[in-house]
Amino acid sequence: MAAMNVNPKYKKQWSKLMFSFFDYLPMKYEANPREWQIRRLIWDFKDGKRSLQVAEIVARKIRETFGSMTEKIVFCCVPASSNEKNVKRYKDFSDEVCRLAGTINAFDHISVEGERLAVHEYNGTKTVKNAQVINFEEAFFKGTQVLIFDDVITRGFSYARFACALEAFGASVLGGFFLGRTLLK
Ligand SMILES: O=P(O)(O)OC[C@H]1O[C@@H](O)[C@H](O)[C@@H]1O
Repeated sequence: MAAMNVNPKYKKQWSKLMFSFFDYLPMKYEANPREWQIRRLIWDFKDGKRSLQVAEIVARKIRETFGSMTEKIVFCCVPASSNEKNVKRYKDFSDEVCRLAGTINAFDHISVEGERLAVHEYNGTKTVKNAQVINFEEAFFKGTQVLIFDDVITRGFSYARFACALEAFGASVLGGFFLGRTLLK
């Protein structure tokens, strides 16, 4: 998916199942009415709206893909950038996907700590940026089979980083579902 010189562990994640429901056209491109509908769906979803509508299509696809194995799968969303956004975007959504599909809900086993300040150094220059801290309940994930969900995938790094973090706790990542895949023309 992304450039050549990357962590082989990330490449391993990208070689697994990755499914996106819609193509997302960034704002720098002119969109037709259908592409606008998809943009609005993704923006609404990010704002915590239309989560039940999206949960239906995601749950259906999970059952189609995994069949009788579905009930052993832990469904886990890549957290949004702050706890507030994460709850708004994913709490009801995860509940509904798991209620409809029968997957195990990881939502309450991950927490996001407020956007902390972190110092980054590059070429001798220091910059201060917001960094997200994700806390995993390690014992919950050990030995599980996880399906990851994220609202958008662009270059795939957020997904791969998150998948590797879960596997470091003894989970096995089956793959990822994404509401939108950014089209890079
Ligand atoms: O890491 P890549 O795939 O480039 O970007 C995807 C991230 O960018 C955000 O919009 C999404 O919520 C996702 O977490």
